[in-house]
Amino acid sequence: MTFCVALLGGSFDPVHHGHVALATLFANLLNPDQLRVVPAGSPWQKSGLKTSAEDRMAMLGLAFGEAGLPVAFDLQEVERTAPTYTIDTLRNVRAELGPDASIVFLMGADQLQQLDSWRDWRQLFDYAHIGVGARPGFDLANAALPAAVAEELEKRRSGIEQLRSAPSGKVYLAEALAVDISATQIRTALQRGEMPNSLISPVVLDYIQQHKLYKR
Ligand SMILES: Nc1ncnc2c1ncn2[C@@H]1O[C@H](COP(=O)(O)OP(=O)(O)OP(=O)(O)O)[C@@H](O)[C@H]1O
Ligand SMILES: O=C(O)c1ccc[n+]([C@@H]2O[C@H](COP(=O)([O-])O)[C@@H](O)[C@H]2O)c1
Repeated sequence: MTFCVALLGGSFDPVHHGHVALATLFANLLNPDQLRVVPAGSPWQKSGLKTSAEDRMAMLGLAFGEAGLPVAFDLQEVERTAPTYTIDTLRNVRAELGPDASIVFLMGADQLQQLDSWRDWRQLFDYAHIGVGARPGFDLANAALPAAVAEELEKRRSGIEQLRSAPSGKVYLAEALAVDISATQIRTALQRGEMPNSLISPVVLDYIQQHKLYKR
């Protein structure tokens, strides 16, 4: 069977149960040879990350370790000095794995809704598939998407087995995911001195407290 890598890119500032649920869902659906987490370096659509790459990676290691989900880290984005674009990351992963590997880039519905704002977004499909997890508050129906994204989806929407058997170009929508958690919500709670116990793993919360993160 084709070698398959699932990639989860993100700011993870901090990692939370929504990220772990998205990765777990696709790990179960795809049974990939590798689940790879790509922490963002300087995500150009965000105004600035609150914690260092080292802290974010330490929290990722704790959260995925606790979930019993083995992940590999891909550090290319944190090592880039310029703003980071997924198209560059996918080009590198494709060059590393060769033309036949199945590469599946995972994202939540919020990112699908604005995919047409990403750098060279149509070219993403030349290098990878996209696996989308639903997210409360973001509608995956065609009508709720920008017309160009809906059009691509129409052409590319596939069953999960097609993502395993082809190298790139398909989209799979996992509509059953419904985890109403965001990193913004967690940062806001922490700034208010609240403990977001139900949103984040206890080991990550311990790490945040020990390192006095997200105080302001
Ligand atoms: N609750 C969730 N359900 C499904 N996907 C999610 C969820 N939270 C984040 N994701 C996805 O995980 C990836 C990384 O997300 P990110 O690190 O930006 O988290 P976030 O909670 O969206 O952060 P922020 O609130 O800071 O914008 C993105 O593709 C995002 O859509
Ligand atoms: O390449 C782009 O233009 C682009 C625009 C927005 C988001 N992304 C990627 O999408 C992933 C999730 O982003 P975020 O901001 O939700 O953490 C992360 O890997 C980002 O690099 C990529």
